[in-house]
Amino acid sequence: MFKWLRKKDKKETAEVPEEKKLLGKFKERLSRTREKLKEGLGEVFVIERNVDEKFFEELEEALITADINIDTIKRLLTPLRIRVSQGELLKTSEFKEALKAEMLKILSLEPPAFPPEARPAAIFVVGVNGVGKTTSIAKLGYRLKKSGFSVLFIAADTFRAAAIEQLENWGKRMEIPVIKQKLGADPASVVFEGLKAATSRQIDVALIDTAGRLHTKYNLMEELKKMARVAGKAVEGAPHQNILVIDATTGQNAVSQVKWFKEALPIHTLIVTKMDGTAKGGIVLTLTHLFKIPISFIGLGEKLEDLEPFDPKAFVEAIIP
Ligand SMILES: Nc1nc2c(ncn2[C@@H]2O[C@H](COP(=O)(O)OP(=O)(O)OP(=O)(O)O)[C@@H](O)[C@H]2O)c(=O)[nH]1
Repeated sequence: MFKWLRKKDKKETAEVPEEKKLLGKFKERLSRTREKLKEGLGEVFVIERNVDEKFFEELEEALITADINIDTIKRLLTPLRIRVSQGELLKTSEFKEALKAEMLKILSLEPPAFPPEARPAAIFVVGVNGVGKTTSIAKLGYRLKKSGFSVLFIAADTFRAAAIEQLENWGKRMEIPVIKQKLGADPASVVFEGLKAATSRQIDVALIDTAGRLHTKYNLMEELKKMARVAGKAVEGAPHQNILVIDATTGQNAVSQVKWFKEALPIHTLIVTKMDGTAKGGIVLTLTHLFKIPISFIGLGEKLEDLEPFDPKAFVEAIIP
């Protein structure tokens, strides 16, 4: 399970919701994905029936509507087909539990500990524009502060004035210092200056906001590589964690986004946002299956408290009707 670290001298906080509360929130916020699956799966699962070829066809269709891609569906259903052909799982209720178990196998990748142990821990947050990067940084900052860590934001998206401003506003609201330079400044220089400041101020965690778009994709990727190199000159081993933010409502384009960013940086973990507003929650299965990159957090709403550690079991229970 996900390892959420706390500051050593800080007593248990109410940060990580207990299992039951988390399941409740997952069920409430992931209801659109569940409803979508229910439209298709309800027919398949509600009435006890024989698990036959027609059943598999209906099941496949229902899974596609939740944005699970064909390869992932094959991965899910092949072992189940084999068991059915051996005379197992002939009751739909048994089959449903076995399907959940297969989903869990795909999703149960261990995310890296958060925050990483280095001090200052330098965390790159990357992703295309509008996916919820800045909001996610704010939410992470909020969680970190509540758990007793000191935090610094680094506004390295110097391409857009609004991005710097947005981060500054969040910083003001949460009393988190923000390191920025003027619009159009070299992002690598902002990173360097930011990490130097984090070191001298003995900050625990520096969250680095990066650009989601430049003139070309090539420029963007080269820029990210340069920022990572420069980060390593400012703080040993930096960046210590690269988080790619994906918007769940994007659908299958998310697959291309992971491919692009993986070319620039090793992606250690994902945050999948806007899971509350979409029926496409199945994208988390697709991404973990295709890339074997663990998901640390999912966005379940616009409020600061709405970024939750990704709990595969609660997720599966919440989406399967
Ligand atoms: N419902 C919902 N909305 C979210 C979530 N995460 C982010 N948003 C909203 O998505 C919108 C875009 O978020 P930003 O944080 O501005 O996106 P960004 O990737 O930083 O965009 P740029 O800074 O413009 O590149 C905002 O209106 C957020 O409130 C989420 O988990 N659920």
